[in-house]
Amino acid sequence: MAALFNHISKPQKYKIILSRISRSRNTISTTVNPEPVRRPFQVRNVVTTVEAVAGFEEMVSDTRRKYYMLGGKGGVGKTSCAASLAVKFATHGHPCIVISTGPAHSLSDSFDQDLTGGMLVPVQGVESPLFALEVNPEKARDELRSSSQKHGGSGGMKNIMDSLGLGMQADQLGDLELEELLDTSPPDLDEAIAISKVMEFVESQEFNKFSRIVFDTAPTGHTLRLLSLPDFLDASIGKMMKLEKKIASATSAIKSAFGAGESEENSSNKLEKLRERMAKVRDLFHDSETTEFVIVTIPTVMALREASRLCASLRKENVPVRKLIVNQVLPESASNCKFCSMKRKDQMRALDMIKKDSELATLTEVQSPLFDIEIRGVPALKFMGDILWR
Ligand SMILES: Nc1ncnc2c1ncn2[C@@H]1O[C@H](COP(=O)(O)OP(=O)(O)OP(=O)(O)O)[C@@H](O)[C@H]1O
Repeated sequence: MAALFNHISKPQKYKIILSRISRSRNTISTTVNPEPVRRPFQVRNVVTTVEAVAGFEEMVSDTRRKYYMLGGKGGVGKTSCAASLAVKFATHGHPCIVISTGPAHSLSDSFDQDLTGGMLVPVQGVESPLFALEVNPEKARDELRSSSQKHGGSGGMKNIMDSLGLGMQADQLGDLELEELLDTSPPDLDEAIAISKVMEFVESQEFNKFSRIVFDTAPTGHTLRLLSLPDFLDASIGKMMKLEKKIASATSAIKSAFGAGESEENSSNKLEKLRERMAKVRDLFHDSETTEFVIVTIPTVMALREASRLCASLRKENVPVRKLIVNQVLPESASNCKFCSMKRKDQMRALDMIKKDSELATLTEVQSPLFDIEIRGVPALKFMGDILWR
């Protein structure tokens, strides 16, 4: 893309946005937590090009369902970018779900509404349906623990297996094997829960109407685990099928002695079905027709290096990645603020890295300015989205 600052000296290409978006026009009707009184959303001195760079028209044009995953280093603005994209999709007529899959969520803070609870919650202040979901691994973990204690160590694990569609195997396999299987990668439980949610969206009729699903993913490491999880689960299911076969033949021998029990074939079919579902999720993550991973970064050497590593890992995993958002870029300032000009020079040096980096240079670079106000609430997200997603 033609970088924002390549064009900064052409005044006719810019608009200086001195905008005041009044709350009366962009009402937020739900604020659950009491909070300090805020002045109306206001943005001053934001310089931006009018050129379309993110390819939003293409992103919005297809009526088939699309998945967008936004990820990168902690704190660079993933949630703000994901939330602003979801708002923009919704305002362009796409019923949309924005899902946070990280261990710590900031969707509620970003939308300035209570979206917690681990369920789909409607976002207020957007014309078309926009729902948010903060996948709640903490809660699931607590449920697992208390249920596990109640059931002498087995019930909670069964619940989790149920949520993954594996519950029917729990009785046959026994607790030990199930615990062992999931214990092979304990932190992946969070991602497993997120995956089970993806499966719900992929398969359920109920969610058919949602044509855009935006993931606000966890910082880099977690995200990569999420993407490789279908493979891990697929391998686990493979192990389970072997175990299941062994156990089923033993139990069916016992059960047939008593004249009861599910046939081995039927049970294996269920596992095979589950394996197919996992393959579906894996294919989805890798399908460039339906899914795109968007890397978010800021113009610092450290963040860009991490973005480059993330890009390399995604490519290695064959996950489609085409765009790089460089967030919080300082606009050229007309003032003689020394700090601002030094900081901007530093950012420009970091941005030079992109062209020289073999991974990042292949991506479409989209810049988002550093706003002089915190991006919080639907009006602010709409504003950011109109600048970023063009
Ligand atoms: N372009 C921007 N201009 C001004 N403030 C911004 C910009 N982008 C993000 N912010 C602010 O930076 C803070 C962090 O943003 P955000 O929560 O989106 O980051 P994140 O990468 O999702 O963080 P985490 O890794 O903790 O989830 C928020 O206060 C947000 O309002």
